[in-house]
Formats: sequence, structure tokens, C-alpha cells
Amino acid sequence: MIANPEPSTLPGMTTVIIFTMLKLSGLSIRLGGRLVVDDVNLTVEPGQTVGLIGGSGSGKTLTALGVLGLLPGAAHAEGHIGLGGIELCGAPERRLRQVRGCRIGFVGQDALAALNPLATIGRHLCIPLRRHRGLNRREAARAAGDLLERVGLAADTVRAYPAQLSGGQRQRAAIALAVAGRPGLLIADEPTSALDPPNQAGILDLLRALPPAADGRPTALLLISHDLAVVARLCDRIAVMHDGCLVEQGDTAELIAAPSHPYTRALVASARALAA
Ligand SMILES: Nc1ncnc2c1ncn2[C@@H]1O[C@H](COP(=O)(O)OP(=O)(O)OP(=O)(O)O)[C@@H](O)[C@H]1O
Repeated sequence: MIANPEPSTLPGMTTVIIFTMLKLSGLSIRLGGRLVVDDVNLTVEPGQTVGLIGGSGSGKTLTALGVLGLLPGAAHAEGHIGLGGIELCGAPERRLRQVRGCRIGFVGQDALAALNPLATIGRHLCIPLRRHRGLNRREAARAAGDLLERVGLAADTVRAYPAQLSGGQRQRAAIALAVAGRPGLLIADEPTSALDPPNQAGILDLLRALPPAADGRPTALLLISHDLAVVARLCDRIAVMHDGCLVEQGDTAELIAAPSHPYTRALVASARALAA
């Protein structure tokens, strides 16, 4: 099932098909009859970092859960969710399972909730390393240590249980888990909001230098946040959600220099006041 191919001809070369990493077209989500995400159009190109920003309840998390096919039971999504040319909206669970962890990684706010308290970090990591990268047990154990070092943890963290790590270390382990399958896209939903400022800065630095995707290209990032300063620090583009609608999007510097929607103007003004 192919969605949204974008043919492109390079001078003197044959026609190639370039797919956007993620393309949401007319995505709407209803929850118990209430429209909570309203006709969202958003693209993330390979390797791009896009910030999805908005106030509490504006629909950011449900948009992300819609992409992952993890909406609450009462919710229903309509429209198109194209991932590298594959349509995910309404896709069968079997296909979504192939995509999660392998094509799309996810990290949330609460690493403790994401990790099994009774399993070591190494055991967590071995699942995607074996399932999505086809490594055997020994290779996966070695790759887990390498991956932990890549996210700023000691390789012997493989033997630690989640409760034995600090909040910042746990979030690093959760990011390692999210990218273990070398996805092309990582969705990070408020990944720093439960951390103190030094750990927040460390996680943002890590998100800026993620391990590459399976095809060797930089991993694209969809960063969900209510904090304009966080998003501005990391993202090439910003999309602003308000009351379920995507009200404005654009290049980060341009959007901050000249916000057009009243909600974005208020966001920029309050970020400036905080920074002053
Ligand atoms: N499981 C649920 N059951 C009922 N309503 C929900 C559920 N999840 C979200 N909602 C509602 O859907 C709307 C959008 O919620 P969503 O979590 O996507 O907002 P958000 O922008 O991510 O907010 P926050 O920044 O506070 O996480 C809100 O009105 C919220 O109350």
C-alpha cells in the first residue's frame, strides 16, 4: 500500500521516487464523538527535526499515538498517515507492529513507566536488537553495550535494573531502547519535562546526536513539547497546535521572528519574557 509518492527527476539521471519520512494529510482524531485532532497536515523529511508544540490538551500526544497506531480504544483516526510511502492510517495491527520500534521509535516523558522494573536494561535492549536487527544473543549483548555508550551510559549498565538508575540515566536508556532498531524516525513526547535542568540539557544534546538510522541517514525527530525554548534549540521546523488544529508551521528561525497566529505570538512573547 503506497501513499504520497513524490517523484523527482535529477538532471541527467533516471527518475527516482523520494518519499517523505512522515506525511500526515488531513489527519483527524475523534474521541467519543469529540474532534480532538482536526485536519492536521504535517511532514517530516528524512533526517529532519520537527518540533510539535502547543498547550496542554491541544492534541499533540494523540497525534503521535495516531501515527504509532496506539490510540485509546474510544478514539478513531481518519485521513492519511504516510510513513516512507506506507499508509498507516487504518493499517492492520500486524503491519503496525512491524513499524513500531523498527521504522519508528518512541520515547515518552516517563522512562520508569516505559521500562519493565524486573528486567535489566540489557534484557530490554536485546529484544529490538534481535527482533529488528536480526542479531544473535552474543551479538545483541555486545550491541547493547555499544548502544549504551553511544547514549552516554557505561556499557555495564546492561546489568542494571531501571530502579537502580537516576531519572536522567533512565531516560538515556529509554532513548537507547527507542533507537535500538535503527528507526528512520524517533517520536519524542516531552522527553525532558520530568528532568532537572542539567539532565534536560544532556537529553537534548543526545537527541541532537542520535545514532543513524538503518539506511545510514540521520534519524528524523518529531519532538513534542509545550516548551518553545526546548523546541527552538533542537528543531529545523516548528509546527504549532492549538485546540486540536495545526495553526502554523515553518522554519524555526522564521516562525519565531514573525509568528502569524495569535497563539504562536503569545508563545513567542512568553518565551522572550522568560529569557529576559
Ligand atoms: N484517553 C483519553 N480519554 C479521553 N480523553 C482523552 C484521552 N487522551 C486525551 N484525551 C483528550 O484529548 C485532548 C487532546 O489530548 P492530548 O493528550 O493529545 O493533548 P496534549 O497536547 O498532548 O496535552 P499535554 O501537553 O497536556 O500532554 C484533550 O482534551 C484530552 O483531555
